[in-house]
Amino acid sequence: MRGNVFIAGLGLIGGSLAKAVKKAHPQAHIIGFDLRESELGLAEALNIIDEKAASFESGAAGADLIILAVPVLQTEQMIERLASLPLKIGVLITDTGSTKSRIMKKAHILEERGIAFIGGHPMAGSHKSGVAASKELLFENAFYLLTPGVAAEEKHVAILKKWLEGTRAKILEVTAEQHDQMTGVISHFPHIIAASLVHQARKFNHDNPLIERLAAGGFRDITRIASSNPEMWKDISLHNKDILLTLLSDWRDEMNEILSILEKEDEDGLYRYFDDAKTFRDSLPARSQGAIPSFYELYVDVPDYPGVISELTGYLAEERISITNIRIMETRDDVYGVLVISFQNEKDRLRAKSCIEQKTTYDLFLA
Ligand SMILES: NC(=O)c1ccc[n+]([C@@H]2O[C@H](COP(=O)([O-])OP(=O)(O)OC[C@H]3O[C@@H](n4cnc5c(N)ncnc54)[C@H](O)[C@@H]3O)[C@@H](O)[C@H]2O)c1
Ligand SMILES: O=C(O)C(=O)C[C@]1(C(=O)O)C=C[C@@H](O)C=C1
Repeated sequence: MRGNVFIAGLGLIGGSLAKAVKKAHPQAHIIGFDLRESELGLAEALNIIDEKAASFESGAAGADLIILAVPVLQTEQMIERLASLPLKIGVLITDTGSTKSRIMKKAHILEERGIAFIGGHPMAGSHKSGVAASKELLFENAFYLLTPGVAAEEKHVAILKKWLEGTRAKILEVTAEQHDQMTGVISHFPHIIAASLVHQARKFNHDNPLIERLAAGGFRDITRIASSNPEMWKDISLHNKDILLTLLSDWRDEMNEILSILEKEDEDGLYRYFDDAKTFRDSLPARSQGAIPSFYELYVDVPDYPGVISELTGYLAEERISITNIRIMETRDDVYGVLVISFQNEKDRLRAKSCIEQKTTYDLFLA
């Protein structure tokens, strides 16, 4: 496809979309805009965009496709600004916000002018923000939810899907209400719980600083998302307030239920509580991106001696296997350390496993 694609907000999501759009449509001209000059400059220096817009207005003026990739309260304001601007005839506008009901309501002001707005939400991401963390394949195999507005016809949805082909995401259409209900449960509410677990540990840490060192393994896994951008989560929580309030109240009931089972030392009840959760969790599709992010991780039980990491990465480099991340799990301070190496895809992970198996006697686990 050819045309001007204007991306407002060049962070993790805007940057990743810019890369995906360019990959599938090299003829497209990508114009970027961000409040932060640092992000804009970096996006230009890394060739993620073809041109910096001097202002939001000038970037929007000649665009065939406008992608709003800013926190959701800012998205509402941008929609208002767009509604008062002279835009190109036939322009298509979409967003990437994690909530949809309020954004779709706000988009009525565009629809009154006959402008097609299609809400969008790529259901993959990270706790990292900023254009430096953006990735062309961030959305590969993830669900990408669309909520077409009343002025968006089938042909508009088809055009947007074509523009988004490079994301390699699975695109689905839902209503804004369905969207907010589902993402409330599987994305927004878990972020509140993750933050609350961190607050709880922080309070205990005050009296018992050893907590900080012991908070590894499971605690780190379940609280990873508490490291996400607070500005973004403030906005999401406000936008999805009603659904989150209901979920919080349900959660209180859930906690009271487990409290009573534990008080009674009800062994069967406790077993069932964990087993039912495990059964449902285990039945969720594995290795697809989305609400539960998949990391192609390999766990290597390495002895603690100097140079062990460079030894392993050296073997992988010889086989030209790229790694995306490497970390040491700090659960066991003494005898062994478990090294966690992440890969871009399953193929690389399996190649790495067989490479390390051939060259060492270390125990390996696929998570
Ligand atoms: N991070 C995720 O995991 C994720 C996943 C899917 C969707 N989203 C949604 O995508 C949107 C962007 O999130 P992100 O993770 O890329 O955030 P980010 O913080 O990485 O990037 C947002 C960018 O928007 C810019 N910005 C903010 N207000 C602006 C304004 N008024 N004008 C111009 N630029 C402005 C910021 O400077 C920043 O560079 C949010 O609505 C978020 O809810 C996030
Ligand atoms: O993987 C993460 O860090 C995320 O929080 C990604 C996540 C999610 O909750 O699944 C966060 C918000 C987005 O709207 C979509 C994806």
